[in-house]
Amino acid sequence: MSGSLLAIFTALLVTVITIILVQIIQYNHRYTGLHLPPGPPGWPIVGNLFEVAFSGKHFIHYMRDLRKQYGPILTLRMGVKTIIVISSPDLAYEALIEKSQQFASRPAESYARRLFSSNKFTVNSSLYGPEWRSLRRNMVSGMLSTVRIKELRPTRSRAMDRFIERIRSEAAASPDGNSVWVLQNTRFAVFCILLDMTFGVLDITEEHIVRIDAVMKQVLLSTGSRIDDYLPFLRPFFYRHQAKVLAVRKEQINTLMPLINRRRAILKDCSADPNAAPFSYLDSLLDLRVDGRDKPPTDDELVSLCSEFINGGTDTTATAIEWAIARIADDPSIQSRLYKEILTHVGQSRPVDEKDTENMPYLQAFIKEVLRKHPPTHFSLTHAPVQPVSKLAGYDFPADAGLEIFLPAISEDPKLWARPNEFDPDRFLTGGETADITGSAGIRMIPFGAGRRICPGLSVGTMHISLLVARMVQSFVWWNHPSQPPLDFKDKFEFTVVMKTPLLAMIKPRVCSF
Ligand code: HEM
Repeated sequence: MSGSLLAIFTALLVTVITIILVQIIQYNHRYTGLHLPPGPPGWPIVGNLFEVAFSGKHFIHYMRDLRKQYGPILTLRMGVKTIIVISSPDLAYEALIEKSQQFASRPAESYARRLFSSNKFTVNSSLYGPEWRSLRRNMVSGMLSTVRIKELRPTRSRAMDRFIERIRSEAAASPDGNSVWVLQNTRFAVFCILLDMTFGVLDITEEHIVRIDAVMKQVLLSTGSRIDDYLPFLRPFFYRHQAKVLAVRKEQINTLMPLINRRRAILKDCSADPNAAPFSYLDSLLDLRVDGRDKPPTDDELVSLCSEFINGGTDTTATAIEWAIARIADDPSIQSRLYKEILTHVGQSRPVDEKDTENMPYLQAFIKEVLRKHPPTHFSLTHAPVQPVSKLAGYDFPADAGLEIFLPAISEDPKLWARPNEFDPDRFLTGGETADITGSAGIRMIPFGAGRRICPGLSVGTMHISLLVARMVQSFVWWNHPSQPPLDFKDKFEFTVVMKTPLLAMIKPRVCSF
């Protein structure tokens, strides 16, 4: 009996190993020369899943090496997925601006991403078409327009005051009386602002916010790529993960639905006086009529759309601020120029306001240089062709391939930038270098992507970075923590591209009379 069980087990093992080997050989053709399903003629296929997995390198360094060897356009065969990576300003301009409409769709999604996007019913995941247009138009005009952003000034101002106070008390409670973890505090501040923008001001306790934040982080982690997204035959081995993904989705719904219902109740109470409750993103969604549908979003879809708004802007913005503070703590001359500019325009009798930051050229140049040198994401979201036949760089683009734009290669291109590896805000002032970050007038740096799918949060994101940084410099002197000198500017991928060693900085409150 036990002998026959062993035979069955061995047969199963041999079958699984054979399947894996066949897959490896099939996708490792560059070395074996085996026949592959035909690709577009002349298309350079240079890497594959196994090289990526076993190169032992950070994916970014792997990409940089491939670029050096093969140039600015290359194909990675990642199991069943084909990914085309471009990394030159000219090709990014061709794909995102000249052929913006042709490459404006999104690829097929994994099970987890479909689940968390309510089957692609969010702005970032929806296919190019009327549904995407309605959702995006609503997000931009409903919440991210200049008028709406202005309306939320008091909300932001309150969040800033709470944030400065939080930093002050964390430093006071630290063992040396002066140190703070930068990313987790800025992340929390941005999260609070986006939570208020999404649901209106609900007076949620700090403890409750921390719980919501933890759930949203779980959501992000659950949507990361896994090996079975590329090799679907391995899916049965990941059944536990699928169960976990379902549990996270359930928790996300259980966490956000009470907030959605509280907002519904507030709106009902205030129906006689609409000004009693400042507008929120959720308000714009409740009765939204998306082109091609005859009913408003369901509760599940509301959860996905609200989560997208919060998650899209939290880590990206907070990451940029961590890099900014690292540069400030590391270089006293940058800090003193920023502070002088704040004193000249505002002084110390009132807090810096978002309007002030628009008139501070050094601050604006500094933030631009942070986004050039440290784009919070190294790839834009994956694009996909809208029609089955499209051309890029003269090649036929495979209908089922995804298009990735490798952003640091553009903003560090020595043909475009003088001393690209140096951090130098003056390049945008006295250095005569310019950059339109929307990319429409030519691509030099596109931390928010470009073209039809450009990040709709560009204005609000840069405003949050400028305001937080200005308030942080106005309120405190920053310097390196003795445990971290000299600062290590190496990065690591963690949904966004954060500092490899999280920044622990020293602060001393400045004298303010507000
Ligand atoms: C520093 C802050 C931010 C950075 C660096 C950033 C970066 C990006 C990038 C690179 C993309 C991909 C563009 C493409 O596919 O070509 C994107 C898309 C998107 N971002 Fe942001 N983002 C930031 C802030 C925000 C904020 C504050 C929000 C919303 C409140 C937001 C919402 C979105 C959405 C909805 C999309 C998908 C757009 C579409 O597919 O049409 N982002 N962002």
